[in-house]
Amino acid sequence: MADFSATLQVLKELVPPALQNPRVGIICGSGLSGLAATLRQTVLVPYDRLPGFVQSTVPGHKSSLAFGLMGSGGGVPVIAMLGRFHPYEGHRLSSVVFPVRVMAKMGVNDIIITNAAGALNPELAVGTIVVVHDHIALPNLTGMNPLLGPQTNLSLPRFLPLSDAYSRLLRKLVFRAAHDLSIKRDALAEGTYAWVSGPTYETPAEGRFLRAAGADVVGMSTVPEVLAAREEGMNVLVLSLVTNAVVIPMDYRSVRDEFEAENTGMSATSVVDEVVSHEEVLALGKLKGDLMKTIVEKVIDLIPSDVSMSVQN
Ligand SMILES: O=P(O)(O)O[C@@H]1C[C@H](O)[C@@H](CO)O1
Ligand code: HPA
Repeated sequence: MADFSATLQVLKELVPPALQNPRVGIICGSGLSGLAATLRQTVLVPYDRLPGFVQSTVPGHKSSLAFGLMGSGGGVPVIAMLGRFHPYEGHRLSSVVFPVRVMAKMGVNDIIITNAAGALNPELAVGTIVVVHDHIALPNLTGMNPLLGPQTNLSLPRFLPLSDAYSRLLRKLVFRAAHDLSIKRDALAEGTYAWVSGPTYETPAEGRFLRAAGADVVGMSTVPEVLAAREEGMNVLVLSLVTNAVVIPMDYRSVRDEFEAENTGMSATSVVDEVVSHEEVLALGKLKGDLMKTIVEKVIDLIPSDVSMSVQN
């Protein structure tokens, strides 16, 4: 069983008392650590100072916790992970979710999890922010579930329902925030996130398969954090930034046809296979990071403090 006391003790020593009881937790996705720029009275704690924390090895992910105040007025105390851990980096699932459990132990009730994701739904333009309302997690269904194993806390449920995993109230607040900020309607959408282990991007057939299963976006993170947060009793909001379209040509582009047309002297349209890259993902994060930041800040402003103190959905 993980020992949180050493981690909490270090945080007690490094974080000023006014920031030691964060109300909201944030996890910054690929290229989205700029969220921390909106914090006031920021205190950064590098992961290598914290027992139980591993290191983020992915470009676009820093390795620090940020404590600070966010939002208008006096501000809401928040804790933000600038850089997350992914199973594909070689981290155990228990390490991936360790920071979420630390957040819970510090008193966080509401967690906002962001990620970069590829669009499976052709109606989702690159740059759209998807308010996630459900997920499909093939790794969970086949034995890669962070809640597998002995119960870490007997006061938490053994069999966790997930039909209400994504807080209705927090999701609705995103649309209120966008309305109040006059953000144009098609900047936001709702959808289902498919979790894959990565680090490979999807083949066209895998993309078609996930789309046929009902997923709108696909990514390599988030779901383990959602499960741990729900097990800890937190309200969960997930925002996916669409950084690329998953390449899923619905029509098979025959190379035999192409070859035969070329061979008989007929003109053939040679198709160049499209590929996605992490550089593309990070570039989009840079481009749309401000929109994500603005929405998150406004949502935090709108979370009623009395609601945040008690579990709702
Ligand atoms: O940490 P997130 O889910 O935001 O990062 C996505 C998934 C992979 O880590 C990476 C692939 O480009 O971006
Ligand atoms: N697939 C999986 N994960 C991702 C993608 C993608 O296309 N884009 C960003 N993260």
